[in-house]
Amino acid sequence: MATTLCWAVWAVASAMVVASILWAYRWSHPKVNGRLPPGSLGLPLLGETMQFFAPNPTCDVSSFVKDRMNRYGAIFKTSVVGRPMVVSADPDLNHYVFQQEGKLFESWYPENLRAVLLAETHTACRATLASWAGLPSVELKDGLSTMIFDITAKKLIGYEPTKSSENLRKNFVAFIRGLISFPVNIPGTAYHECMKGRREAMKVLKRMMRERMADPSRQREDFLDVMIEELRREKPVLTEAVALDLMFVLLFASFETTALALTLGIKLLTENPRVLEALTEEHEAIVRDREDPDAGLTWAEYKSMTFTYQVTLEIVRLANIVPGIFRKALQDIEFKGYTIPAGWAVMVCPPAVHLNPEIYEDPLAFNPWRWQNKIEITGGTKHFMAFGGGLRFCVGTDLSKVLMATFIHSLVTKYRWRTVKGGNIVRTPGLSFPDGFHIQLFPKH
Ligand code: HEM
Repeated sequence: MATTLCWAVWAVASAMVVASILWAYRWSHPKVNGRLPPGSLGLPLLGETMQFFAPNPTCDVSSFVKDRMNRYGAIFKTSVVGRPMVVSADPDLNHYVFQQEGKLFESWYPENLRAVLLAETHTACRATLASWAGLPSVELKDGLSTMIFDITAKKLIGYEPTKSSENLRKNFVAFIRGLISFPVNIPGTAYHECMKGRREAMKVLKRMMRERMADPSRQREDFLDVMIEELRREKPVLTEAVALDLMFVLLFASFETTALALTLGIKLLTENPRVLEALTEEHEAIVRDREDPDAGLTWAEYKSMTFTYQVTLEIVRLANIVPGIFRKALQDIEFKGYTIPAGWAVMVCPPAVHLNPEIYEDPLAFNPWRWQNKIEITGGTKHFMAFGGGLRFCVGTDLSKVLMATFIHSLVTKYRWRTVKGGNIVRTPGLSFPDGFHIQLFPKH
């Protein structure tokens, strides 16, 4: 009896070992109708996730991407958070990926941006800076994140800055932190917090939408009202669920991105006094030429900020706020002799483009003058994809440029500042400031 039991245990154990070996083999040698790009899929399931998230305390391309580019070239395979993936630092493949998709969103703000948003943004920046002046220290990243969330949440859903808007913002922050994580939904994991953040934020949005739907006398005041008008039509182009998703995407995509870029920008200005001097000169000239120095910014003034525009391009080039742009291959794709199998993820890798010394001389230098006399960028190009490219090009590009320019205008014309502490960056691979960036502001006059 004991011998039979031993045999049975041995047989089950052997079967499990064989199955595991087979599974591991299949993992590292997936079936494909063609030739996969070179690279390693790493350990079963875990893949190369640990290496992908390894912290990088610089603005440079992560060693995850750099090492593999050196070893395999600009197109390589890997596996991250349980998904096989092709990473592309190849301009042609990036371009191809961006061209191959359907349109999802349309720009929603242009007229508004000119007439109202510029003035509102300027007022918000001035008020925020005034509230910071006199404080011994302000943590810039969080301060900017709150300010920008309050501006965009007001435009989108009429949200007034209160304690509860802070909670809503935190739900979005939790959502963003868990965007690239193992889909393990147990308390404590980034994925769990991400899902919870989304659920809670959606609850608020849904409640607001229902309340407004039930009030036919409500006038159009913000973007949510525009959506509701559409939903009330006989044949609406979207459903309630799509409208809610769109509100959610717009809210989450708007504030952390710009806040992070601006924080890095102020740090770069602090470290590069020559740039700060040229920037200050541009903005002081604008104020000098005004009849009333305290008047609000005009659109003509904004459009005259040539050097500021170059500074913002240089900030977003170095910030690489979106370190990977993800897509899923819907069918087998042949490219440059490689096959990207259907169902695999493709990660377009903007830092590898923005920090390529063949495209940008001395790529880690903060040198806004490199953009002098270049034609205005209105979409992604093979060499500049901080805001993506193709049909899904960031709809918030202009808004984020307005936000950066108005904040910089209010900052450099009215204040000087000194670093109190922090300012170190870590990329995992998303940019973060682990100890914040604390500054103290001093009014200039
Ligand atoms: C420095 C600031 C910003 C950066 C670096 C940035 C970057 C990007 C990138 C790279 C994409 C393309 C993602 C993809 O192709 O998968 C994108 C898409 C998007 N961005 Fe931004 N963004 C910024 C600010 C904003 C702002 C202020 C808004 C708010 C209106 C916004 C809203 C969106 C939306 C809704 C999409 C999705 C577009 C689509 O899928 O069609 N972004 N952004």
